[in-house]
Amino acid sequence: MVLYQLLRRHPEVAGINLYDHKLTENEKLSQMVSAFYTDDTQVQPYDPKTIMVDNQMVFFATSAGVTAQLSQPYIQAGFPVIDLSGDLRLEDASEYQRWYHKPAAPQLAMRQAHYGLADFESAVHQTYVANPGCYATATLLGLAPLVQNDLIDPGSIIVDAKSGTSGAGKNPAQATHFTQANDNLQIYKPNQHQHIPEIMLELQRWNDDVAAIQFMTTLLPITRGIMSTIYAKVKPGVGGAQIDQAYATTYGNKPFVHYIGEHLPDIKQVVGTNNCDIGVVYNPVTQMMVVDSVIDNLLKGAAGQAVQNFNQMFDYEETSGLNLQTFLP
Ligand SMILES: NC(=O)C1=CN([C@@H]2O[C@H](COP(=O)(O)OP(=O)(O)OC[C@H]3O[C@@H](n4cnc5c(N)ncnc54)[C@H](OP(=O)(O)O)[C@@H]3O)[C@@H](O)[C@H]2O)C=CC1
Ligand SMILES: CC(=O)N[C@@H](CCC(=O)OP(=O)(O)O)C(=O)O
Repeated sequence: MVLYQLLRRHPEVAGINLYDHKLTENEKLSQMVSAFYTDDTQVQPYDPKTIMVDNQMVFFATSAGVTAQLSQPYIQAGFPVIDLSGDLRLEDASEYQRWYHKPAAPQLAMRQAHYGLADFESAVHQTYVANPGCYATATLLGLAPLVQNDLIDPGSIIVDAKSGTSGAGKNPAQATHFTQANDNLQIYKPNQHQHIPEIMLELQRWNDDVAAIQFMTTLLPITRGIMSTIYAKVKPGVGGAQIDQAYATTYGNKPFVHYIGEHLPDIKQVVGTNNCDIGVVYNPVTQMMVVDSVIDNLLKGAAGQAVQNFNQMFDYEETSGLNLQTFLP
């Protein structure tokens, strides 16, 4: 829904076709999703041949395990795909099975896909883009200047990441039931979160001294937003000014990542936007860094970053269709 809303207003998008795997014949979007009650678009049954004839590219916003099964015809035909799921973010089929507990895509498909962390890995000239996970996006953007510039002890990274309930998707579950989620905080998937391996792959592309991270996830009683709070020990001789300089230089020219120094951002300031706001505090007593990285999980963490990748893929202005405003108050 969020991706469709963005694409409807995208200046370069002339038309959008919607497909649903459960349909056997066309159905009006207005009858399927009440929020689109004035939208006469016909949702069509899923069919890869029709999709490749009627469109110039396809986005998949499907549950884990789906594109692992459905990706082949597109890859074989060289037809452009942006996949919002985790199915092609990893390089190794056995790693996927270990973390997602589902059958993996063919190994070749996993190797061919481009990991689309859009602010660092441009999707220009790519045909199959694996859009990063929401926690992975907030965490990697928070860590990039430290890891790329070798400023921290690579064995000391601790990530305490928190998400609103929309991250859990549309199907109700016990943890996201109102009476359980409201007025509550719930740690989940300790040391088992499926975003750990994609974070590790990217960190090691930047700096192969990073062997592991401590990563925890907590469900917040809010609808949208992620805060990734990151702790790490700085290397001997590295001070606050050097850290500040690394963030300012890395993000100075990136339209969606805002480094705001010691002013630690809150979640609400990015909800509704494709921004990642990052604040950093250094404690000279403990030589520990605290990084606070916030995103809207449905935008920068999913649909917004997918549109950013789409813009790179087709050589459109990077910010096209993404001039969004924070939801206030
Ligand atoms: N929510 C978030 O914060 C984030 C989401 N993502 C990714 O974004 C995408 C959308 O997320 P979200 O809306 O939360 O996910 P949901 O779980 O709410 O929706 C998943 C969709 O996949 C469809 N689907 C399930 N099985 C199949 C199948 N076999 N063939 C085709 N379609 C299928 C479902 O349709 P039906 O219900 O009719 O079966 C449903 O519409 C996913 O790829 C997710 O991994 C990424 C980062 C963050
Ligand atoms: C709150 C919540 O449950 N968040 C989800 C976010 C992951 C997601 O959306 O899916 P991908 O793995 O495709 O990125 C989770 O922690 O599993």
